[in-house]
Amino acid sequence: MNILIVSATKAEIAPFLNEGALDSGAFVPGIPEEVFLKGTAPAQGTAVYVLVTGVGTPATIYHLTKALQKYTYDLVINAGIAGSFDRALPLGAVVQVVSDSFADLGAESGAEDGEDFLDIFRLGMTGAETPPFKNGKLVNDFRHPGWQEAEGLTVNTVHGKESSIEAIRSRLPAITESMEGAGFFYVCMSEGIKCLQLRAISNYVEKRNRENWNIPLAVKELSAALTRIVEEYSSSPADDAD
Ligand SMILES: O=C(O)c1cccc(C(=O)CC[C@H]2O[C@@H](n3cnc4c(=O)[nH]cnc43)[C@H](O)[C@@H]2O)c1
Repeated sequence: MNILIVSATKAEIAPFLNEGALDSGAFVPGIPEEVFLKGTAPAQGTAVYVLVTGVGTPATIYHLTKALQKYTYDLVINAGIAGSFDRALPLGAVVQVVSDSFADLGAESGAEDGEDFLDIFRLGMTGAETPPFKNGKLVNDFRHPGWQEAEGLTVNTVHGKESSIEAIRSRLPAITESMEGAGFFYVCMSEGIKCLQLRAISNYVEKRNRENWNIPLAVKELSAALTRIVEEYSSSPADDAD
């Protein structure tokens, strides 16, 4: 089977990329160098490729769509670090995000009552049940057994102000915040491709203070999770991995 791992930055999955199992330097012609596609020697029929897209939904959607136009994958995994709204989730914890949304796609109504955000569904710009949306969310039907499940949300601007954090929390009940997840799901779900979004918690969503972040721990745990998943698929026959 072919697995594609999609990450915004190389740094987020550096330990995984540096593992001996990966065959470094396999750039695929036609893919710009900053979009790094790397293949393993197939282990018992499983080949792993990595696509580094750049941060944010536009870069993720553009480069993932291009890769899917050229190649076929059986499973696509979005691997990245994320913020958590839930302090019960320890830094370094790895979760599978099972639903996501474009949290800041919409309009302000000007109301001062906390209800001043109108999403694209309330604006009538698209339907809450228009595929790939379900009830206004991007819900992943595929779950990988053994990984804690969490709802996510995706932003263009990372929350760092108490008032905006309170507002988003009252509007959406998400646990994780990323800058790519919904874009990733939008592409995979539109194409009917089996996908997973794995996020390791690097920080809590709070008033911005980079000193409280633990990126090295999140990066280490994320890579360990990727290694485990790849090993699982490599050691089980393709039909059992579905
Ligand atoms: O500075 C570093 O060493 C470093 C190493 C790895 C990754 C980074 C990033 O800045 C990654 C950006 C990436 O992280 C996601 N992220 C992480 N926390 C949050 C958050 O609280 N809210 C939204 N996104 C978050 C995001 O998906 C970015 O693409 C730096």
